[in-house]
Amino acid sequence: MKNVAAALAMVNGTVMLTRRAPNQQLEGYWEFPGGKVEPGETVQQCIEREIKEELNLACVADRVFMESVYEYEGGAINLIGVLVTVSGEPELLVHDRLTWVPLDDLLTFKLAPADIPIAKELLRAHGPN
Ligand SMILES: Nc1nc2c([nH]c(=O)n2[C@@H]2O[C@H](COP(=O)(O)OP(=O)(O)OP(=O)(O)O)[C@@H](O)[C@H]2O)c(=O)[nH]1
Repeated sequence: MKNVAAALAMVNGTVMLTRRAPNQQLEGYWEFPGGKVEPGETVQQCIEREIKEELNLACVADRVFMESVYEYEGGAINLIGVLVTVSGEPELLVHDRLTWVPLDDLLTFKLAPADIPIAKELLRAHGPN
């Protein structure tokens, strides 16, 4: 199974989401940015590298928040949501949009299916209600 690290960056009750561009798998779906964990790399190293590569943001990884296994047609992924702090001005080097979403609105976005359990748990753990 493929391990994929995803950044959970939260600021003032909002969380960063990016949209997968045309030509990518899951085009048009919103996700927590990140990518596959490479051999020899920790999940934290992976997410810091991916956030630099995809958004040119400095990123400091904190702890794993939650993992979500999902069976796509092309195979299963284990999506590992990592709490992070980012700094800088994002540049869209891979995605076609980026937004900071109030947690209350998170489930109204067309999220990649593997992300939905993590979004729900974020809402439960950090939401106002
Ligand atoms: N980055 C990221 N990928 C996700 C999320 N949710 C989800 O199902 N995925 C899936 O996880 C897989 C790996 O993501 P990716 O394509 O960004 O990773 P990558 O750049 O390392 O791999 P690649 O170069 O083979 O495409 C993709 O099939 C993607 O659709 C998510 O929240 N973030």
